[in-house]
Amino acid sequence: MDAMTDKTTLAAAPADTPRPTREQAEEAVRTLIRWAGDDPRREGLIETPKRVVKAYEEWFRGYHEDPVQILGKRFEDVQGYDDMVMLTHIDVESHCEHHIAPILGTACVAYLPDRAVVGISKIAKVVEAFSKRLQTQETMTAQIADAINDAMAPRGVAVFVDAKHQCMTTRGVHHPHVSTITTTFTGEFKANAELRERFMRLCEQPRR
Ligand SMILES: Nc1nc2c(ncn2[C@@H]2O[C@H](COP(=O)(O)OP(=O)(O)OP(=O)(O)O)[C@@H](O)[C@H]2O)c(=O)[nH]1
Ligand SMILES: [Zn+2]
Repeated sequence: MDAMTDKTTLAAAPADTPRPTREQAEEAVRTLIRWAGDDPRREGLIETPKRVVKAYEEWFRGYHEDPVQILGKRFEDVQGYDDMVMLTHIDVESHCEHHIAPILGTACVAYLPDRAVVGISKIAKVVEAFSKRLQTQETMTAQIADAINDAMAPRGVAVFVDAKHQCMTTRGVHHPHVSTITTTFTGEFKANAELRERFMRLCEQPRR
């Protein structure tokens, strides 16, 4: 495994501890139900551990997705196109690593190609590969930029994430309207304020 793959695939589970079995994971859910004050044997909750484990497979599938592979296929036949390629309003559904509470929002991602481009869906898939993990918003934002930068060597990458953290809206400080905005800029986006401002203006475009 090379350094890039190691950094972005985040095979975070310790190699010396085997992955728990599905039955162990379901038992952990039964424990949490008991901790919450209910009876995991009652009819409505009997299948809940199975459902929760299945939901975890979906919410955390990013640990099994490799951004390097996602960005592996390039297209060079684009008439020398070298301006910004930007995707706005990419849905972000993640979970905070502190409370395992949902982080819901959107991302805008742009890059300045150096000859080659990638299929635009791959950018959305890279956002998913990192959002479907236990995250902080800052880490996720930086990882998306790093992956595109390292895999494609573009002239610059810009990532903007605007999200609500349910650990802040439904518990704790209970501020239901607070949004968190994070940005990462590399290359020409970092060096050129005008380019950054153009990116930020396009981020603010209303959703169609
Ligand atoms: N920087 C950052 N903090 C986050 C993110 N998601 C959640 N948090 C914060 O992580 C912090 C964890 O704080 P702790 O004091 O350890 O935990 P806590 O007692 O549950 O904190 P409260 O949420 O303030 O009740 C809280 O301030 C959360 O708001 C994130 O993506 N980035
Ligand atoms: Zn949290």
